[in-house]
Amino acid sequence: MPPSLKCVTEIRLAPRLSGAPIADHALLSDCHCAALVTIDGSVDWLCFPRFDSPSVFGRLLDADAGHWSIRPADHYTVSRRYLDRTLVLETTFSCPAGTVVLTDALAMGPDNRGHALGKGAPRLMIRSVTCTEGTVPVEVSYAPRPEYGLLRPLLSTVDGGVTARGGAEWLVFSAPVSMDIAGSTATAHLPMSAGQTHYFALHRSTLEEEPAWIWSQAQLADRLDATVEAWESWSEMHQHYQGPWRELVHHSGRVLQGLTFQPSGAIVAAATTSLPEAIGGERNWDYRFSWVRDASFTMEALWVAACPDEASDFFEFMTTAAAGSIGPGTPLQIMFGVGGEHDLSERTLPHLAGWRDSRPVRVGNGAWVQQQIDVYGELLGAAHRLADQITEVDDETLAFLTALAESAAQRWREPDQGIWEVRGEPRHFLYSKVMCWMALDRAIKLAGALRAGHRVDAWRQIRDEIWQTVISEGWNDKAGAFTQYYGSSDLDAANLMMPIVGFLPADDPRMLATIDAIADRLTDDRGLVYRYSTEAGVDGLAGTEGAFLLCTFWLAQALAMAGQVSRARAVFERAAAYTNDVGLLAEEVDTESGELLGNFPQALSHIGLINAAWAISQADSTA
Ligand SMILES: OC[C@H]1O[C@H](O[C@H]2O[C@H](CO)[C@@H](O)[C@H](O)[C@H]2O)[C@H](O)[C@@H](O)[C@@H]1O
Repeated sequence: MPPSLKCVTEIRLAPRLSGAPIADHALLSDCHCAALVTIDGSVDWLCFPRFDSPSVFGRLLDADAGHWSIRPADHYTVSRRYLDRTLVLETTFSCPAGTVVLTDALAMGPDNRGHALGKGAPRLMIRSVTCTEGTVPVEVSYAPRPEYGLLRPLLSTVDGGVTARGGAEWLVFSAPVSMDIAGSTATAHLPMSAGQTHYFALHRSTLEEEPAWIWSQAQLADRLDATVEAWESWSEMHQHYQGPWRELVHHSGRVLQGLTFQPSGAIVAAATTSLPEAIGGERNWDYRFSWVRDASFTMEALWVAACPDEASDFFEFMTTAAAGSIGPGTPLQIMFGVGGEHDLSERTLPHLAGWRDSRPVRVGNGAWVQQQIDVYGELLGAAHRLADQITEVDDETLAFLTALAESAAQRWREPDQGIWEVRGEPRHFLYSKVMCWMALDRAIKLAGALRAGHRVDAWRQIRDEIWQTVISEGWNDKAGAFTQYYGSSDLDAANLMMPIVGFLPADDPRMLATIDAIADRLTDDRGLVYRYSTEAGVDGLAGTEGAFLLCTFWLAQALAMAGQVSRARAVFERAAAYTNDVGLLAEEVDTESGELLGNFPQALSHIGLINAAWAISQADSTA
């Protein structure tokens, strides 16, 4: 059966573990920050008020780093889904004596530009619990632990809830029943019977902001309804894809929107930090930043859906974030904070045990100082794809886009860390050269809009020189394929992008040989694709990792473009089968166990899913 959103799945629960399987989590987003809720009703990850803020609930990374759970005190089975066309989560607990339904959302803010998902969010998480049948005793446990679990705040009861003070945070918890406080944890036990609904909420402010407050039950009901409507209306406006796996594609679009930081137009790579690429290993990174590459791919994946405002916001963000830092001798920084910050220095948090003891837990990302010359191609690729939708192109943006092309022209011969951000020595990675080719190819196509007609001849000459060099230096007879870097005989799944960006036709014999080599020799026993072989040691890191979902979707896309549609479908379905019960993908899949691995949900995986489905729908329609 083809994979689709498996929305409602019956699960009989084992006892609660810390480090719950990654697939057990569901995403909430208000397009400013994100939360993860486990299948047994616990908020185990919440970073307020931005994606990259320190967590208030961090049980994902350590049993004592904070949580907020609402679940039956009785034995239960559970099923869950997102409400249709939203990122509002509904979890249904079925107990011997009755049923309760939990509805969770990060509240959307009012919008002053007529947008469905606004630029302001009230920094409010809402949870409603309704008994729909019989009688069910419900337990609530609220254990805020700000600053990644470092603080145990002072809790006090107030009329209508509990306040928490500690460090810079001011947290107000609205509750319809009185809470018992023991240390820094508040609990309640509420017997519920059919027809009853209770709303709980967490509101956050800091000392310099307007204080957070207790919300009434009616206010919370209204806010929850408004949030559902905001998502429905965004989906209505943006989701027009009608091809195969429609539900999964639309849902992936919402996940990408949920990873967008509305105030600036930045897009984060994932909602989490330090979910490992191998259990117990050191490959644990903070993804709550806006990579030029990942964000450009996201804009492209959403191009059918993108609104003029969103495309313009994104390019304005990139132009502003990079302002003054691109030009002769100043390479474009490869990633930024969601507010445009440059310094993303990496550090470890030694007080956290890590997900299933995968240490270190890192915040910040050392890749911010790396040289990665692919970024010019990805940004200009997105600009070209979205050219019709970028309405507010000011002179600064035009100059910025032109500077990208000039940088690619000047720097394409330099070695770099490549798309995979290797921490080993810089090399002449093929993918980076192909992206420099793409930068110039797209700049030539955009030359009129860029008012750069006088540069076309020079750009064309360099573009063609890059093409010739990649063809001669990048092919390896021993491997019978294009390989990872000049002179290497190792495969790299990033070379599947060569046909995708139009560098070579997918049915060119060299490309077909590369696609087959990757499908045969760079896959695990399940047929999922690794990004490269870690045995070669090129990435400078210890240990191995799982198969990479984006790369598996690239294989499906390249096969579809080569006209091998039934193979493409099989590969697509193999990868899409790893969506969890609410349609979410992490970065990787554990080769041994088949568990999701790595940060979650990961934009690149959902981008791959959308693009591969699209390519297969195109191949179907031309067959
Ligand atoms: O493999 C080591 C590198 O792993 C991370 O990079 C990966 O995630 C990025 C964000 O999605 C993506 O752009 C990149 O292609 C991936 O390889 C990590 O961010 C790096 O610091 C690390 O060196």
